[in-house]
Amino acid sequence: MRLDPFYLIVDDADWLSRLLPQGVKLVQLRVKDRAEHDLRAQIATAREICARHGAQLVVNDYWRLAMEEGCDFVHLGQGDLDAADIPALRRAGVRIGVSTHDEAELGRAVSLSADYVALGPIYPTLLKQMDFAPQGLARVGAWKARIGETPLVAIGGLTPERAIAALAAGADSACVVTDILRNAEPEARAREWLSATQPWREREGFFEPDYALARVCPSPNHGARLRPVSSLVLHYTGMQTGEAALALLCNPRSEVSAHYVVEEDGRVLQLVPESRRAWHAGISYWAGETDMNSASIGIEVVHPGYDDPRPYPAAQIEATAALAKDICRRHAIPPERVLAHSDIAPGRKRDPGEFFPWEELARCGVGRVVEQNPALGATTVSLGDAGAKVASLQRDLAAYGYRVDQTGVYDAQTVQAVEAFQRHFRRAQVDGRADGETRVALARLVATLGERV
Ligand SMILES: Cc1ncc(COP(=O)(O)OP(=O)(O)O)c(N)n1
Ligand SMILES: Cc1ncsc1CCOP(=O)(O)O
Repeated sequence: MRLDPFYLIVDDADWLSRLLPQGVKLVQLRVKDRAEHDLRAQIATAREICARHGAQLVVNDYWRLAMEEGCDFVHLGQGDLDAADIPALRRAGVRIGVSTHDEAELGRAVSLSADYVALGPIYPTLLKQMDFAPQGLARVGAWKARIGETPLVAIGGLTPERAIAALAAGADSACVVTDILRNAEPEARAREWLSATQPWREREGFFEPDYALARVCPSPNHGARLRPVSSLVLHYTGMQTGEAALALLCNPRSEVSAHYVVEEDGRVLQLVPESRRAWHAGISYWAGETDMNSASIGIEVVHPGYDDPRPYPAAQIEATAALAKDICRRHAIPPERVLAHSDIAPGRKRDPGEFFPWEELARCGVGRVVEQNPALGATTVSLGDAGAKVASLQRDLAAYGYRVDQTGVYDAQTVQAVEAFQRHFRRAQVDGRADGETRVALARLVATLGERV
């Protein structure tokens, strides 16, 4: 059985004549504290409106009334399960969705052969006091791995942005109350939900992941690749949350994307097939190539960015290294072509930042680092200087791949290239001034070109 990826809960059947015309196809009637005749009327009304709009109705709690009113799907919490006559529901062909919050409840739902399993609250919810802490997205994937083909519903604190993240984490349907019913414009918000969940409805843009550990979260933002893959480019997302970054990268209006997103907890999502050109590099250059989108694979590492240079979590770096290693192996990308976004767009981009732990990737055989020696060479060349040292610096920068015109004068372009180089390879001081340590580090790297780690 497949569920629609957008699952709306309403607290009164009156909502249905407003929200079903927007295109909602899966709805739960969750009415609390009413007299039986009122409940029966609510269920009958909901059933009639849903039938008219071709929507699936699920009745919460009142399994007996639901059966009597000819409904075919109920939702039961763990307490409801104690009282419900499951064999009678099964005999009547009524499907059963079950709430779960922990392993024991999941075990119970599985042993009942629930028709779907709901996990919540994924995020903090305002709807009701919960005895369980937010479950988080990693648990969504763990639950899905446990229940296999049985549909998984994620619920609690969801918004369209978070719904994308929950579906990308492994949920089959994202369920919501507050974000729609308490919205100033519920109809418009329901349409936003429909549009955010559309790829999961039609499986539009889905593909086989190129990396076995990635889960697909398709972005429409890609085009034809015009060059063979020769580089790997690392970015940070520069946004407060992974959910916000994912929503942006999957939004056709943003016209940005990347092949992969690595979440803070180490989950890997693939947005664009590697055979396609993702839109991550922007105006950029490396070693004579100006179409870096065509010539590279892009990984976005979830991180708030330069203004909040907190350490990248270990699980995230471990996952990034494993992904990068797999990509480099499959595309024969040499270590010197594992690049920072800042390398290919100096002056314009600073990601993934001098706080990115390149040495941990290098320990896994990904990319290059160069030994640091602060005692080396006293002479610093900087903006405005000219002469042999500047010419040699510019030659080395260009030989390594940076865009630097051979002017012999330490100009603004040279400052930006040196700054980019330092950001990646000499992180202790990123100032665009080529001190001895910077120049020796660069020369050492140039000497390694073509070597394999
Ligand atoms: C899809 C979905 N998931 C969870 C719930 C919560 O059900 P329950 O635990 O029975 O709590 P109440 O909704 O009755 O407060 C749900 N209704 N739907
Ligand atoms: C009923 C329920 N069960 C787990 S979370 C939740 C509330 C979800 O609602 P909201 O979308 O308002 O957070």
